[in-house]
Amino acid sequence: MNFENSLNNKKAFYMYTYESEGADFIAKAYAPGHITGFFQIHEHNDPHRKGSTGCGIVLNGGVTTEVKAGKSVEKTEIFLNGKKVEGRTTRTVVEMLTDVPVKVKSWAEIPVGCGFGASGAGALGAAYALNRVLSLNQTVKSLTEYAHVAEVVNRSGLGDIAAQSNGGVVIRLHPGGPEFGRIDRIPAPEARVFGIALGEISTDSILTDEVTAGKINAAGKVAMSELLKKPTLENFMHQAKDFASNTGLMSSTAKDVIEAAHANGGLASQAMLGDTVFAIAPYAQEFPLFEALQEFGQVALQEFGQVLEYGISTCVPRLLYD
Ligand SMILES: Nc1ncnc2c1ncn2[C@@H]1O[C@H](COP(=O)(O)OP(=O)(O)OP(=O)(O)O)[C@@H](O)[C@H]1O
Ligand SMILES: CC(C)(CO)[C@@H](O)C(=O)[O-]
Repeated sequence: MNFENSLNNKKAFYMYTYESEGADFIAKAYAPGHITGFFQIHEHNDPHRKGSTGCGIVLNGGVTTEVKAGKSVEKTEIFLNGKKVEGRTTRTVVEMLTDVPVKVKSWAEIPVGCGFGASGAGALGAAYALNRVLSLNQTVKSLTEYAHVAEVVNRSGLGDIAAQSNGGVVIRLHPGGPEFGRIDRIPAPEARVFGIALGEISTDSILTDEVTAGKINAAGKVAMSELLKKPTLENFMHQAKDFASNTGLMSSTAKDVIEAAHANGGLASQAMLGDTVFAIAPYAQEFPLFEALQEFGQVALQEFGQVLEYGISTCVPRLLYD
């Protein structure tokens, strides 16, 4: 067999597997995590206008999401960190964008259900990857709007998408998706953002509890007005801490961790909505703060190690190499 014949045979072989197993199309996208420090709930019948105002930090850790479509995919399935999940928010994104069955797989480098905006990051990643795989011809603004609507209707978040789609330390001035929402940013220096995830809080259950929602709105309003008088990273942390105490959402362990962080030169508060403490410190105080947080290592969720460490990210969601 000469070289040309052998090449033709190979082509025939590849064609055969392509035809018989079906062609699958895959795309992957990444979206950052986000910690809300304080917020106010803005109800609206129109999910495009519903959302939150408030302030939070976009992280350099997030969620990678792969979408696969093709002959081998017969029904829509969603996986998170290797396990099949209901994934309501991601599923809503898929259902709004297509009837084609897809396999969505997300891998989170942030804890889930702990106030790091994992559901929002997954929804954004799914929207970007789905658009690429199925050539849906949507723009970034439109994909972001879909992710926002999916979060809001499933009550897995209100303002995470607005922050995650912009990057930085985001002040959400007007609620809603990109169509109606308005943001600004705190001009913040580079800083490590430490976290201790102590436990999960279901965002859905807090948002549907009227008494808690009332406390959130009262405390969120004060925090925003105080932040805008002095929009610095340090003042954000102070306002977040007052907000967390005034809403009564803080667990006693979280309180202890926050006090220890403050005693060691840091500024700390609770990540909304999770039983999670996040903390920052001036550069020279970062190590003492880290050591103080490590003391609480045993009570932290172990999945990601004891003290989580991220940076503030100004990056926005993006498609990864095909
Ligand atoms: N990337 C993802 N893909 C699919 N399902 C996800 C993803 N991230 C979170 N979920 C699901 O969302 C639920 C947790 O949502 P919840 O809104 O309470 O937490 P979160 O989004 O991680 O953090 P936050 O408190 O900041 O909203 C869980 O049921 C989890 O399985
Ligand atoms: C509701 C929320 C605290 C959940 O993470 C967040 O989406 C926000 O700040 O709107």
